[in-house]
Amino acid sequence: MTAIHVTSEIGKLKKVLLHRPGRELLNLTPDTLERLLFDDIPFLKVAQEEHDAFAKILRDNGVEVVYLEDLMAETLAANPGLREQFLKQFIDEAGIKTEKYKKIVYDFLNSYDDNKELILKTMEGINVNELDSKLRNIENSLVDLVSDESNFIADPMPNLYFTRDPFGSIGNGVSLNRMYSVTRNRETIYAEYIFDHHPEYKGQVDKYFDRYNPFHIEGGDILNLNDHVLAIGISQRTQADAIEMIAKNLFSHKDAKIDTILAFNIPNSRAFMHLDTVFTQIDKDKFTVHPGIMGPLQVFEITADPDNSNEVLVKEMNDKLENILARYLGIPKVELIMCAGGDKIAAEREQWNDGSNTLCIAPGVIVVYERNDVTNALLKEKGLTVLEMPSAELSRGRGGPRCMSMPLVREEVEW
Ligand SMILES: NC(=O)NCCC[C@H](N)C(=O)O
Repeated sequence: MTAIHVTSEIGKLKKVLLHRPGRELLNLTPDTLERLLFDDIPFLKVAQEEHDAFAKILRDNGVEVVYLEDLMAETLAANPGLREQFLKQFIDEAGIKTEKYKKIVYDFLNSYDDNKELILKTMEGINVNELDSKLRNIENSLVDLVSDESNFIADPMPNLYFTRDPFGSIGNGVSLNRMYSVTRNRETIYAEYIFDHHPEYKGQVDKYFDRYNPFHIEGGDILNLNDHVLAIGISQRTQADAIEMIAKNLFSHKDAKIDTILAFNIPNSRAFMHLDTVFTQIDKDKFTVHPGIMGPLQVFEITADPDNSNEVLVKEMNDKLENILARYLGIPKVELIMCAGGDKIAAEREQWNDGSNTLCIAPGVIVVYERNDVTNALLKEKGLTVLEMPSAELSRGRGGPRCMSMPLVREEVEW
């Protein structure tokens, strides 16, 4: 079996990457919410219970669940020399500038013997008070003290439980993303180390995009329609330039099968931050859609330029969304199911709480937030198997079941 294998949004899910929300959520404060991309402070205990219920639904349905923190701890355990390199990179990317503070933080982190505890600490963030005893003997550094907006010498990474975004599985490879925001860009360091050094992934995973590229792209915008067509959102989080760049990389890669990208230009807003907040596939011929994107949506086809491998051909599709999808999926007809049936207020409310953000674990079988009862009732009426998970606290981070999961292996779909 290949380490990564994802050629659709709906093939039976065999293996998925999650992150159980941890103490990083305790380090959210009203003043940091906006910068750290949260709308409220979740109650950690309940968020963890909800997340465990999500993992249980997946396991009960035959999915192997692996956790980011475990893969990263295994990566360090398998490569004893890597701890130093990782810690130095983590410290640099946390924005710690002076040699003096770098050394203090390095020693503080390196004092964790247990690799998993160390990784969880890097995720949680480091408050300057935790270093107090070590700081007592040195002068404070003006540079680090004035450049810090909070008491954190390393900010927490509260968005880590949205494992969908730092990288995206595509066929047997990944897009290792450069993220839109400073706070989320730090998250991709874990995927970088896992793909480069974890015994199961090292040398097994092609990279079609790299976190050091100049343009930003996030996994919530990347949808595998089939083994040769991707849909990618042009959104608040993903730039058109990044899509052209990944298109050229995919089209010229000897092992990648992708020959067409459909770029979906969606409105740039907080509510619609990624394509998967407004549009997910739930069966071979069915998608959930937020009605709010239907008017402004533009779809572009991107293919290789046969005359120039440094360029791509871009064509706007002037057709109804359902016709475009049916054509590229090679099926007679596609049904779009509107969030909350299209009722304006209910659709806006439920989309805000990720009513369109479903995780499909087999054709016609989806995991959803139970709070979106109008949309869920409609999906059941349409014949879908709807597996509901609790969501009072997790939803405060503005992401749903698709955002909280990164498929590593799916079975092929018989079209
Ligand atoms: N794919 C997704 O839509 N992920 C949700 C990300 C939510 C997170 N608070 C963010 O703003 O990035």
